Amino acid sequence: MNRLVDGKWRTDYQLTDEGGAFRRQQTTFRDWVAGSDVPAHVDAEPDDRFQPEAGRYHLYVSYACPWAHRTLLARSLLGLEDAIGVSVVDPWRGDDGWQFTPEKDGCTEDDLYDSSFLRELYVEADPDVSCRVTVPVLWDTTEETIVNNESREILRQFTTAFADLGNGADLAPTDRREEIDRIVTEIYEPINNGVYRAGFASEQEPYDEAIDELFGALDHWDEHLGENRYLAGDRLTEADICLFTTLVRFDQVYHTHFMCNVRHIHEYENLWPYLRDVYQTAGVADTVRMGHIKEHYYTTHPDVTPSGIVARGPDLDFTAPHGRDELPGRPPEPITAE
Ligand SMILES: N[C@@H](CCC(=O)N[C@@H](CS)C(=O)NCC(=O)O)C(=O)O
Repeated sequence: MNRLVDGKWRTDYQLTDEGGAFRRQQTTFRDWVAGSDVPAHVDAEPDDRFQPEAGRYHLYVSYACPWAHRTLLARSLLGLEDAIGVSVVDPWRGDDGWQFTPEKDGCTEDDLYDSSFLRELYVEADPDVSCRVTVPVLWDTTEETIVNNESREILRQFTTAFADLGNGADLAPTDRREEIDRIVTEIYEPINNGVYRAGFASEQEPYDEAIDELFGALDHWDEHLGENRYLAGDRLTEADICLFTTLVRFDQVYHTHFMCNVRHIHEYENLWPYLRDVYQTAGVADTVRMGHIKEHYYTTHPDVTPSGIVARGPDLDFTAPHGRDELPGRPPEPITAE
């Protein structure tokens, strides 16, 4: 695998540890925009250098990536499209890491620097940086640096520091923040990261462990969603965003490519209608590019799918009626007021 070491590109990094378990790297840029509500588990303070101003920040994403998808969803649900620009990388990631290929459908150039590879921005931000080059990236055009490249933290900055620049939707109500933080943490290891732990395991044992935890957690939340329209309280929140981006990729990618094949999401009594419910929330569907998602996973991990063949199915209708309006809860307000 590849990464930057002291600002230089290297391609010999080991993805799993000696026991065959996938190890995810800590992200490197962890600043917080002024006015952000930093969650209790994060050791950081909002930084006055970074003021929340419309037109100042830029988001680098891949439509394929579930972590980047969190930030795209928040930007869309909060109506921040005019305030925060977006550049989209090629869904295929080769030896040079994420690249810009604007000629490809749904991709853009690097709107700020016209670079060829995302890693150029990392080196621009810190010429000696040692880290993986990941999406999402929140870039500040004033300081010309990366503010943060950890999706959960960018998400919270959007829902708190940037909330006034958008449509006023509240995706992290103050009285629910503790619960939201607890749920986001709770679903991370077994579900969001769990599919990767299953897919990238190179030994049977860590794979089995990941699968047990993953389907145990899915069963648990399926039950919860039988009584509740959303994960935390009666509103769609950050917690739903974090679950949604894994669920929407599950049947078409994780089930086959990552061998998460105990059940499909569309076989679950509540997770499947819930997935359709969130998908049908105004502002969500446009952020889901299944073509990019499938191309990325099946063609980018030769250790997992060596042929690079993109599996065809299953054919799912995310727009079919979900019947969840009866449950306590409402979609975010200003957006659905049309
Ligand atoms: N903890 C990070 C993870 C981001 C991440 O791993 N993104 C993947 C794409 S799904 C990536 O860019 N991988 C490139 C690499 O690791 O070299 C976050 O949540 O933002």
